[in-house]
Amino acid sequence: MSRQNLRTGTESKEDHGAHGNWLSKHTDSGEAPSLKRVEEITGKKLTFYQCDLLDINRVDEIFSKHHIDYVIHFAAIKAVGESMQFPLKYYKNNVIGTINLVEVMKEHNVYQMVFSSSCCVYGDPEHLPITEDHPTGNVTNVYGRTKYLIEEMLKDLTHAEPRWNIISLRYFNPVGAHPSGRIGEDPTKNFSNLMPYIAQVALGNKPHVEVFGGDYNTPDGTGVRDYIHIMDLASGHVAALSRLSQEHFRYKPLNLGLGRGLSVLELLAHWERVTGTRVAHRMAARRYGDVPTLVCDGSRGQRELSWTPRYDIDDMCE
Ligand SMILES: CC(=O)N[C@H]1[C@@H](OP(=O)(O)OP(=O)(O)OC[C@H]2O[C@@H](n3ccc(=O)[nH]c3=O)[C@H](O)[C@@H]2O)O[C@H](CO)[C@H](O)[C@@H]1O
Repeated sequence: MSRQNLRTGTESKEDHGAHGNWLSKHTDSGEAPSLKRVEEITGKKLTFYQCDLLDINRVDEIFSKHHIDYVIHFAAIKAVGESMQFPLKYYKNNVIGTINLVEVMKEHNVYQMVFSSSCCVYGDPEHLPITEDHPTGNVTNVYGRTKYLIEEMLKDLTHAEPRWNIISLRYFNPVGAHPSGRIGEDPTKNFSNLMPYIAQVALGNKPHVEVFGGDYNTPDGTGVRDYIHIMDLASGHVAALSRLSQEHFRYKPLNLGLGRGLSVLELLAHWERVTGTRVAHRMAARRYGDVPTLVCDGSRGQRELSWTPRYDIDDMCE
């Protein structure tokens, strides 16, 4: 079957297909610089379109010019702290961008999509580990609310128009890099997430890691997260595309995580052991919008996608 996939966003993923069309959304984290690197590393030819999803005419132009069967929609801005300061920026970019994309898809009879959702749609969880049936919407930050709103919108859409076939992948905490070290978050850029921040400290670009909260109800008092290697995340997307081509779900949310919780201090300890670099840290106040623990039950995602994560925390640090 010959098909082209349209992928939106700036997050780089390993290319497992023959050819891919990429639609890049400019975000604060920069342009979409990794595609050339993806081409070099995978040896696959990628056709790359740069496009702002808020520019609906440009999105339409891309769909008019090219035959597209599937969309992987990565485009979003994702800094929790920033989202609390600049909510409109987040609603506009994430929610309106998605509305534009979906409208154009519909006009061009493209009804299959993998959407990058997030574990933050669960808010502060009522039970652990979190299954896909856990209530959503009790979100604690604006970024999370945009993901929740998009999920609700997509769900409504699939109810109204059964032709749609959408898998929402609820990522837990993606970290790590391609084994070459050439695809992944660039620690020299100013990211606010924990792992790239640790890398900046290890590189000597920042003096220490601030541990946001030491008084949570967790074994060592620091926030616990379910970290997943970006290579596993990438293969999860390929598996999701493959499932969309086999079955009509209408709307299916699936967790992508390992189901293993790690605290901030535990992650620091792993990092130091694996990399042999010392990372100074200081305890600091809780970050507004954070929750104590997010750990998934990943069994449904693994079963439904016939997908098995292969990388552990040591690989992620390495
Ligand atoms: C609850 C929530 O919205 N989670 C989303 C958020 O994850 P997180 O906010 O969980 O990711 P993160 O890497 O910013 O934080 C992980 C853990 O490290 C802590 N921390 C972080 C940075 C730092 O300098 N010091 C520190 O202690 C933080 O309090 C948390 O307990 O963003 C991710 C995007 O990459 C995912 O979309 C997650 O779904």
